[in-house]
Amino acid sequence: MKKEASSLSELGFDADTGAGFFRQVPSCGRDGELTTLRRTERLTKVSVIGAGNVGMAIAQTILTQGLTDEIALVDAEADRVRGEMLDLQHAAAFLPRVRIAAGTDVLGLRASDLAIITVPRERPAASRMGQLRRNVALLREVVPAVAKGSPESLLVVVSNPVDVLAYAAWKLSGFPSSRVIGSGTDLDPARLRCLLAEHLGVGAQDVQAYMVGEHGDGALALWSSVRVGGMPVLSYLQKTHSSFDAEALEGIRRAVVGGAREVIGLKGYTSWAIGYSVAGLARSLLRDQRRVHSVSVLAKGFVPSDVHEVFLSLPARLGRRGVLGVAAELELTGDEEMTLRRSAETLWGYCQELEL
Ligand SMILES: NC(=O)c1ccc[n+]([C@@H]2O[C@H](COP(=O)([O-])OP(=O)(O)OC[C@H]3O[C@@H](n4cnc5c(N)ncnc54)[C@H](O)[C@@H]3O)[C@@H](O)[C@H]2O)c1
Repeated sequence: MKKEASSLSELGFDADTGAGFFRQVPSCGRDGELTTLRRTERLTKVSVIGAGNVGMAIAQTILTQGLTDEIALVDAEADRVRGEMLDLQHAAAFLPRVRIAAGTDVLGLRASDLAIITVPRERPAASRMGQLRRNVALLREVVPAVAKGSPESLLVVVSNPVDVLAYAAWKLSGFPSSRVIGSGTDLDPARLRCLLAEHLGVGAQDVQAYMVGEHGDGALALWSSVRVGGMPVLSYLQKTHSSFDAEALEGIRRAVVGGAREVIGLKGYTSWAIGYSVAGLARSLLRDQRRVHSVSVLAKGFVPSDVHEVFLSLPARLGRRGVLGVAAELELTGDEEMTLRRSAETLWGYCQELEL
C-alpha cells in the first residue's frame, strides 16, 4: 500500500520544530532535547501494545481525557498500526497537543511511564491451557522487551485471561509486584451499576459497586459495597422486592458477568467500556489519584488461601508508584470466601503449569 507522508520532513522539509518560526528563549533548551529535561519537566508517555479493538479504544480514551503527552502504539501489523496512528493524529488536531507515534517493534519502545498490554487477539483454542500457553509465549517476547526499554514503567495487562497473564507479566518483567496490574474486575461491575442506576433513577456514576476475584464468570459481587449516596442498596432491594433471596442476587451477578459475552455475541468484541475502565486506571496511576479500583494484584496474604502468588482482583489503592495498598478486610459470606479460595487455587494451578 502506498504510504503518504506523516510529517513534513518525510516530504523533504528540514526538521524544524519551530526553531526558525519562533525566536529562541536563551534559558530554554531546543525542542526535542527531552533527555535534558529536569524530572519536573518530563513528559508523560503511555505505550499501548496491540492496536486492535481494545488497544485503540484505550488509546483514544486516554487521548481525549488528556492523560498523557505522548502515546506510542505498537502492533505486529504494520499497515494497521500506521493507519490507526494517522487517524488518531488527525483526531488529536481537535485536542490539546499530544505526540502520537507507532511502530511494529516492541524493542523500539523507550521510557514509557505506563505500558498497556492488549495482545494477542482472542482466538478459540482446544483447551484453556492451550490458549494460555499460546498467549504466554507471546508475552515472553513482549514483556521483557517492554521492561528493557522502560525499566521504570508501570505495566497494565488487559489481555485475557487477565489474572494469569498479569502473573506471567509480573514474572517475565522482573518488576516489583506493585508495578504490575491486571485490569481485572474493574470493568465487571459496570453493567451492575447501569442496571441499578436505571432501576433507582440515578446516574451510574452515583452507584458504587465493587466486584472481586477472578475476572469473568468467577467474579464475586461485594454486595455490601453497593451504595448510592451512602445508602445501602441491598437492604433497600430486600425490603422492596418480595422474592428477594440469594438466588435473585446470583441471577443479577450472572447477568452482570455475562454482559461482556452478550456484547461479543452481538458486535464481535468489546471495546468502549474497557477503554474507559483502563483510562480510569491510567488516570489514577499517572496522576497519583490514590483512587480505589478493583484490579488484579498479587493477592498473596490477602485472600483466604494457602496458595501463593496468584493475581486476583481486590480493591486496591492506585497511585504514581502503582499499587499502594490492598483492602485489608472484605465482607464475604462463607460461600463467597469458598469461591475466592477455589479461584485462587485454580489460577495457581495454571500459573504453576506455565513454569515461569
Ligand atoms: N480484561 C478485560 O476486561 C478485557 C476486555 C476486552 C478484551 N480483553 C482482551 O484484550 C485482548 C485484545 O482484544 P482485541 O479485541 O483488541 O483483539 P484484536 O485482535 O482486535 O487486537 C489484538 C491486536 O494485537 C496485535 N498483535 C498480535 N500479536 C502481536 C505481537 N506479537 N506484537 C504486537 N501486536 C500483536 C494484532 O495485530 C491485533 O491488532 C484480548 O486478549 C481480549 O480477550 C480484555
